[in-house]
Amino acid sequence: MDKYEKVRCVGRGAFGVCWLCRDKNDASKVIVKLINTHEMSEKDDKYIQSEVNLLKKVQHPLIIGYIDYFTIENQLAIVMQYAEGGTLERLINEQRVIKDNNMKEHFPEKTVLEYFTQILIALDHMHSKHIVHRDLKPQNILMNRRKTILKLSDFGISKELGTKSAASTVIGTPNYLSPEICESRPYNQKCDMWSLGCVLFELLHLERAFEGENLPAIVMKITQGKLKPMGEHVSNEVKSLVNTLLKTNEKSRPDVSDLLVDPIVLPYLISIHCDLGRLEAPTTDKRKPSASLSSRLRTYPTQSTLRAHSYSSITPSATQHLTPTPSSIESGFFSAGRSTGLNSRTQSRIQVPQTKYDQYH
Ligand SMILES: Nc1ncnc2c1ncn2[C@@H]1O[C@H](COP(=O)(O)OP(=O)(O)OP(=O)(O)O)[C@@H](O)[C@H]1O
Repeated sequence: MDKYEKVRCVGRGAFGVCWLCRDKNDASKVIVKLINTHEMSEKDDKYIQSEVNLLKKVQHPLIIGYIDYFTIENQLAIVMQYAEGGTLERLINEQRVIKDNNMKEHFPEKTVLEYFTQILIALDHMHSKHIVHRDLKPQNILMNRRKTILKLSDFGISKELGTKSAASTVIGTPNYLSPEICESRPYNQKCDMWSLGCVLFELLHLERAFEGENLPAIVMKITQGKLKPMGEHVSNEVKSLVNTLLKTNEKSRPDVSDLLVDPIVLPYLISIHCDLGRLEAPTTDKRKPSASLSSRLRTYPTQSTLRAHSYSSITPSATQHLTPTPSSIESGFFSAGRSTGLNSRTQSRIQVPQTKYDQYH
């Protein structure tokens, strides 16, 4: 811990305490998650080790980066990127308060779709590495200070699928669990698509898709696919996106590659891609955005600037110019969409949101 100076405790989870720390070398802020290993079983120990190994492999601008880990006085310290904006759960709660006071309504659909697309891109990266998150929920989605960039976090219960297409351990937080996990059936990446559907529903409605008095009641609703009715403010296209993600039969659910070329998602994807250029995964020890990346990591309206965007159409030829390139595929940005390509119907419908972009922090 010599390298880091504790600033304040930012939260506690099932396994440990998260401290905001300052790196004594360069004064950069990091999160140090301290996990007590004193009474930890061998099984738990292995579990944490696998978490660390997973984090090592995941390097992406939309995923909380792992920096270092070490042990200190019966504690395992995991050093990771700091997300100043807190969790998506907090943002939703704040918006809900605003709504309840009748001061402001739901997030604009465009904002929701922009957030949704960022999560999709991060999942694409994970799924392309055969990693399933399994615990995707607003508490595990962190944000930059301006609430413009989302970063998936907490791979604590994620598991690398390796060559197997499904795993069979039942874990996760009930409200976002997929039916196959609830029913202890084998599952694969499609369980993240279900959770993504739950997150999308919650962003649209500021309430959870599946709720109940107790665990069995929640599980019953999930396995029966008893989704709350969607609001009038949600467009039919987005309603059908939610419905397709929340198909109880996982085989009927789309995977990331299907959605990355969906006409609803594509404009946002292109907008992100245009702005970022080629995504760069951090390659140095310091898992914070590089100067060039941070100057380019700009995106989306924030909660405080929620407003309608103006849209401009771009021509199919311009779109062709923006289709995934080998370099963008390599970067993981379009990896799931590589085999699908764009069709003329999709191209003719593409519109790119014109947004004011902010810097990363
Ligand atoms: N990288 C981070 N940047 C900023 N805040 C963080 C970061 N990681 C965690 N936090 C904060 O610390 C809290 C605890 O995080 P932690 O990952 O330990 O547990 P959790 O995800 O809330 O729960 P569980 O351990 O059950 O999965 C989070 O809710 C979040 O507010």
